[in-house]
Amino acid sequence: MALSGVRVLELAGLAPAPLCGMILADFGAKVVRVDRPSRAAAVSADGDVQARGKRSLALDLKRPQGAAVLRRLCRGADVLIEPFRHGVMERLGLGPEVLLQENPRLIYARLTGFGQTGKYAKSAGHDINYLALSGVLSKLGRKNENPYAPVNLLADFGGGGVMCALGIVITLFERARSGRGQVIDASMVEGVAYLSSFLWKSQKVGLWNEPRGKNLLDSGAPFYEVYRTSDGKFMAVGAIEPKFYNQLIKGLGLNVDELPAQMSSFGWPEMKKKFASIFAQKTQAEWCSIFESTDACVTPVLALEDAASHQHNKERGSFIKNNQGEISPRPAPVLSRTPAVPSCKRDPFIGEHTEEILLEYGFTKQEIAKLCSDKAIELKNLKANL
Ligand SMILES: C[C@H](CCC[C@H](C)C(=O)SCCNC(=O)CCNC(=O)[C@H](O)C(C)(C)COP(=O)(O)OP(=O)(O)OC[C@H]1O[C@@H](n2cnc3c(N)ncnc32)[C@H](O)[C@@H]1OP(=O)(O)O)[C@H]1CC[C@H]2[C@@H]3[C@H](O)C[C@@H]4C[C@H](O)CC[C@]4(C)[C@H]3C[C@H](O)[C@]12C
Repeated sequence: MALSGVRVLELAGLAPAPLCGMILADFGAKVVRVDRPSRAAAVSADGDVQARGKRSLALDLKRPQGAAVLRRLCRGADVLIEPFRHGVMERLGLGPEVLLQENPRLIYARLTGFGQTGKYAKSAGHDINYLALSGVLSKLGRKNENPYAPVNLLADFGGGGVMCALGIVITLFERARSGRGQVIDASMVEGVAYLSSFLWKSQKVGLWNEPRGKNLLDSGAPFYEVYRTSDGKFMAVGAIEPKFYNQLIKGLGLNVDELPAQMSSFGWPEMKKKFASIFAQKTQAEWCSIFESTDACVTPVLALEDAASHQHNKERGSFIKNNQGEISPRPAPVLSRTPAVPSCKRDPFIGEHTEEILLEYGFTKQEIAKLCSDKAIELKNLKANL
């Protein structure tokens, strides 16, 4: 796989960092998730539902022996992903200055909400806070309603985990030339803002002149909207270009000549009411048969389980099942020659691979036994879990 041989240490964190680690693991990296020993875990890795392809090492970084183990592991690693607030690693004696001094090739990825500097650098926060501070949240939501955050997808994952993975791959590519690592300051505020550059760049073309929920792409336009069907399901309509819009109108049984001009926003509220009343007259399946194989840009709004079994997605194998029968999306994008091969194994228990990993990184059995007695590490007794 494309990232085979890349050794990653992911310090256990919430949502964004685990996705970053999972992406790297899916494309072949050997990812070790460094968990707090289960006895010390506040937010334990049980919340890491993105652990595919990872192994778990339970290490108490607050103990000097534990911090020393991480320093030694970093001397043999390519990437460190750290998901804590600014200053935490420095307090542990594990800041970039220390680790890059000992391994100048290390990619030290710091995935935070607000970045390593600035007024909020040491503040707690979650996706919605980062989305709000980026300006993007102000653009999300329907007319006369409060802005709303689409789950925690945009800042945590789009502007966080994925953007950090991009930074890691870019710096690994650069290191191939320079031979040197560097620090990645991945702020989710900036990541989601960057992801939303279109919003900024399209200001001058008048796409966002109206208040939230009254513009072309934010539920203002009737031809870019979701409509309920007679069976309580929904159809998504994205017929923007006139050639597609005309096919939408035809499928709805309307005459385009009897309607206001498509781009005349004054007529949009009435048009939306008309479309809604028409969509409400048939079931989702009936609308699918009307619009399937047309370019009207009309598709069913599928529940997760239906998406996995939808013919198009099945034909492509867009969703995969692991050994536990859990369904999830396959890694993207699909690479023609070195595709991702996601693990089918169950997620690791905390500390399940502690001994295996330490031996792999050159620790002796005696050293491991001492670390265990010092409570710096935790060996997972699998029997205790069965
Ligand atoms: C699924 C829920 C989360 C959804 C995503 C949510 C919407 C987000 O937006 S996540 C993104 C959060 N932000 C960031 O990641 C940005 C960077 N990080 C931070 O800003 C902070 O880490 C923080 C704000 C997220 C948390 O602050 P906190 O003070 O807790 O931590 P830090 O300041 O970073 O310091 C870390 C301290 O920990 C020490 N540490 C770290 N590693 C080790 C180690 N190996 N050994 C020893 N010590 C270690 C470190 O030294 C620091 O110590 P100091 O502070 O003293 O310096 C999930 C949200 C809540 C989850 C549920 C909850 O946790 C309860 C259950 C827990 C159970 O185990 C599993 C089920 C839960 C119900 C759990 C389920 C889900 O996971 C959640 C709902």
